[in-house]
Amino acid sequence: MLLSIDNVTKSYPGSGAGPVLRGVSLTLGAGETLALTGESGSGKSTLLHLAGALDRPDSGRIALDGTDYAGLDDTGRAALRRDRIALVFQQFNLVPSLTVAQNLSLHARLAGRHDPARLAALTERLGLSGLERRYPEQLSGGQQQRVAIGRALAARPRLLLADEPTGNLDETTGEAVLALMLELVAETGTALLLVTHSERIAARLSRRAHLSNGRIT
Ligand SMILES: Nc1ncnc2c1ncn2[C@@H]1O[C@H](COP(=O)(O)OP(=O)(O)OP(=O)(O)O)[C@@H](O)[C@H]1O
Repeated sequence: MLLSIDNVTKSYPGSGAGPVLRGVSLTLGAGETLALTGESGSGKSTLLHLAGALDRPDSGRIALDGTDYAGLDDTGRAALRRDRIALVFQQFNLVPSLTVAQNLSLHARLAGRHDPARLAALTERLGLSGLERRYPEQLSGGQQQRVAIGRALAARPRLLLADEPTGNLDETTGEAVLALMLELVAETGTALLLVTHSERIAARLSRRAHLSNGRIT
């Protein structure tokens, strides 16, 4: 099992509300794609952040490739994120002062896995050839998100976490970006955990889980 989430609980102290997650268990195998749905506020982003080692659960266990997050200090967690996990958000989160080519290679360089030939092939597949010297602000939303996906996958992560990755795109553009992302994760054997409000998008992935009242239903 690649990602293993076991009986995880999470509350936000001081929020006045009860726990957001009340014993969530979920597993994801290598190369599997799973859509996480649920009403607004049901805890989807919270669970994604925990899976990405961006936040810690109150209780329960999360492990990636057998590495228990609880056993990692901040440096260990940063290394895990750098080496094995990639994130794509609704906001494209590109570095505005870097060109498309520099954005694309950024995470692979940080992970020590920059491969110019592979990046050139990925750039072509993403339909970004000829745009390498542009800056993010000179791209359409769909192009920016394709850069974010390329940047994520160029680093060869084991797990891609995507939070409403097509949420800022019109339907046609979003559909094209999603199709490309699914093709690329299938080719590279990357596991995908994708948060979405859309039934239509969820149906495109191999598995789905629904969050309700702090539990997977
Ligand atoms: N940093 C935080 N501090 C306090 N409460 C928070 C924090 N982050 C999230 N919450 C609360 O936790 C609950 C779950 O939020 P979360 O963002 O995980 O939901 P979601 O299912 O992703 O929602 P949406 O679909 O609207 O993005 C919400 O009630 C939210 O207000």
